[in-house]
Amino acid sequence: MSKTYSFQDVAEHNTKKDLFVVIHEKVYDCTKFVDEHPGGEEVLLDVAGQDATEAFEDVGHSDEARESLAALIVGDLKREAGDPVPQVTSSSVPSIKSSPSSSNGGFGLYSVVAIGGLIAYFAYQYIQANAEQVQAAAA
Ligand code: HEM
Repeated sequence: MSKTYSFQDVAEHNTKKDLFVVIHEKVYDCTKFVDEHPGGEEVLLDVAGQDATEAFEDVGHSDEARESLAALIVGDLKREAGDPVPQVTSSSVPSIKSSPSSSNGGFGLYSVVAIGGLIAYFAYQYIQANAEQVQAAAA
């Protein structure tokens, strides 16, 4: 029977010489693997003693990488209330950004043109008035 770890148990194994991670509710001992990891030791140290599901999935590991997980498994995670929960879907699924409706976009464009036109008109008036003053002074 495989051992069951609480999140607290896993959190204690958070150094390079004793490195556990949680991926999909399973606990893996990566202590011996950390030096062999093709993605480098730094990324594993970043998630040492934590839930690495999101980080693991974000990389898009190959089937081969998933198979090598089997050799590292030490038990199951027993989640308790208050434990952090991985949010795998949030980062792998791009968020749908609402695009401005065509009427809004159109209105925005018209206002820019209208305001630009007004500014140009007043600037022209101002320059004309100045030019008249200069002429009047010169006369
Ligand atoms: C603990 C179990 C893990 C195993 C067994 C594992 C295994 C592997 C393997 C075999 C590769 C080579 C490429 C592939 O086959 O996909 C790889 C690459 C990589 N891994 Fe992991 N990995 C693990 C965890 C992690 C975690 C938690 C992260 C991120 C925090 C990570 C980040 C990376 C990165 C950045 C690469 C390099 C990808 C590239 O250069 O294209 N790995 N890993």
